[in-house]
Amino acid sequence: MDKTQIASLLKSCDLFPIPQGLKLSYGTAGFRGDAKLLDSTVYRVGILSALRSLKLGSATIGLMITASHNQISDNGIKVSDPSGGMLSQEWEPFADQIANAYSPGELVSLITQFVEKEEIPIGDKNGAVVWLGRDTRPSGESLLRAAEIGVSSVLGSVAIDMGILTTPQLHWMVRAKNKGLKATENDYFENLCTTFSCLIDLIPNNKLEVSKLLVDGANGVGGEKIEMLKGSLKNLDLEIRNIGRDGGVLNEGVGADFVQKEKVVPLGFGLNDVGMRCASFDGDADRLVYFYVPSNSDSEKVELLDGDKILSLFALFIKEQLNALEGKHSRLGVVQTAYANGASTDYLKQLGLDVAFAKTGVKHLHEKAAEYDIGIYFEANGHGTILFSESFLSLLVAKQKDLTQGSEEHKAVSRLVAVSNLINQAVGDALSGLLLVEVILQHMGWSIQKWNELYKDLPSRQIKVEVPDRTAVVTTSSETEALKPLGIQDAINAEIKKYLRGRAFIRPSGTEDVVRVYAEASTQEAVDSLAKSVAQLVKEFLG
Ligand SMILES: CC(=O)N[C@H]1[C@@H](OP(=O)(O)O)O[C@H](CO)[C@@H](O)[C@@H]1O
Ligand SMILES: [Mg+2]
Repeated sequence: MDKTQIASLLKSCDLFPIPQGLKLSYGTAGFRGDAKLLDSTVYRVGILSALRSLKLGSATIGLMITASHNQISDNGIKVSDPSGGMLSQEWEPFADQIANAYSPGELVSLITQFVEKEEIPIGDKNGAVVWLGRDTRPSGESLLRAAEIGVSSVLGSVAIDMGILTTPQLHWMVRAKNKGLKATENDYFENLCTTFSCLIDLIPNNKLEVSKLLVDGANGVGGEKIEMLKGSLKNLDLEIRNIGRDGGVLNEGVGADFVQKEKVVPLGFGLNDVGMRCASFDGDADRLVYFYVPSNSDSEKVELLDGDKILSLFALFIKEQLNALEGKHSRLGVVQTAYANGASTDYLKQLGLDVAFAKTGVKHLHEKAAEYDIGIYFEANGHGTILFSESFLSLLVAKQKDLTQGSEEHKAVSRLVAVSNLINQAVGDALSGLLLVEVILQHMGWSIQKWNELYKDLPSRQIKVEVPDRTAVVTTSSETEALKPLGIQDAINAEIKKYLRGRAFIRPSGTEDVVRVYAEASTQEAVDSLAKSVAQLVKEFLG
C-alpha cells in the first residue's frame, strides 16, 4: 500500500474511535451488538468489503446493516460475497482482527499486512464496488454512513446506498448483478411475481378457493416489502399485520424468532384467528415460520410449523417432480442442524432422503447443500432455501426444451425450473419461501392443518442462560457435546438418561450473549423438566 492510501485510511479511522473495552466476534452471522457501539465496527467492515471486492476482480459485494431478530436497540452487519452467499469463512479471522484493533496504527498495520498477503490490487484502474442495504432500525442510517466512509477510504472504491431492504433482497441483488442479470429491487419483485404465477398455472385442475393467509411482519422490513408485493400476486389473499406502523416495536412480542422459541401467538393475533393459516417473518425477513391457533385453544399457545416442516413440504414436492422425470438419477439431499426436531429427521429419512447435518448458521448448511444436484437446507427457526447445481439446472432447462409441451414430464420439469427461479438461491428468504409454501399447499390441495400432519413434533424446549462468559462452553464440531467446562457433559448425560426419547445439548450463542439449551423428550412436561435441569447445570458450572 502506498503512502496516499495509508494516509487516507488513517484520516478516516480517526473519525471512528473504538469504544473502550469493546470485544466483538464475527459469530454465527456477522457482528452484532448494541447499535451505539458499532460505528467503528461498521466502518471497518466497510473497508473489508472494499478489499474483498478488489480481491475478486471488482465484483460487487453486499454489506447489510441489520441485527435480524435481536432487539431494536441492537444492530449488526452481514456481508454478502459476489455469489450472494455469506462472506467466505476464510476472511472471518481478518474481520475479527480489524473489528477489535484498538489504535488507528494497529488497524492500518493489520490491513497493510493482509493486503500484501492476499495480494489485493489497491489502486488498479478498477475500484471496488460495495452495495449497502439496511433494515428499518433507527440506528441504520447513521451506521450506513459509517460503512460508506469505510468503503470510500480504500482508494477508488464506490459505495452505493441501495436503501431499506430485507437481507435476502440485498443478497439476491448482489448475486444477480455479478451474474450480469437485472438486479434492482423491482427486478426482484418482478421475478417473484412471474415465477409464482408460472407455478400457479402449473397446478393440475386448480379450482381451489384460496383461503386468506395472515402474515406477521415482525414490525420490520419484511412486513413493508410484502405489503408492496401484495397487489401484484394472483391467487393469494394476504392480510399483513405488524408492519411497524401503529406503534409496534421491531421483534417485540412479534416475529419468527419469538413465535418459534415461545410457541405462542405474536401480538396482533389471537383467538379470533382460530384455525387460520398464519406466517411470521423475522426482523430482516430471512426467516419464515407458519403457525395456527388450534380450535381447542384457550390460551396463547400456537401449533407451530417451523423450518423443519417447511423443509419437509419442499422435499416432498421436489421429490414428486423428480419422480416424474425419466432417465437421469438425481441427487436430492436435505441439510439440518442439531436443533432439528428428531421427528422431522425420522420423517425425512423415511421418505428415503439423504439427510446431512451441519453446524448452526446458514453459512454451514449452505455449503453442505451445495454438494447435491438439489440441496434443501433449513434451520428449525425457519431460515433455509433450495439450491440447484448449475449442471443439474442446465440439464433441466435442456429437457424442458426437448419434451412435448403438456406432457406430465414437461410439467414436472417446468415446475422445477420455476422453483429454481422463485426460491432465493443466494440465501434463505421469507418472501420467496412463503410464496413457495403457498403454491405447494395449493398444488397439494392441503390446509395448514393437513400439512401439519406430515409428522408430529417431539416435544422440545429451548432456554437461554445468561452467564458471565459464554465462551467457556466449547463443543464438539457437531455441537451436540460439550467438551468444556470439564465434567458438564457427563452431568448432562446423566440427566438425559432419566427421560424417554431424551436428547439435550448446550452451545454458546453466536448472536446473543447467552448459552443456549436445547432439549427433547416424549412429553412436554418431561422436556420442560429436562431443559430446566440442564440450564441449572449451566448455571452451576459457569455461574
Ligand atoms: C438456535 C438458533 O435459532 N440459532 C440461530 C442464531 O444463532 P446462535 O448462534 O444460536 O445465536 O441466529 C443465527 C442467525 O440468524 C441463526 O442462523 C441460528 O440458527
Ligand atoms: Mg434474520
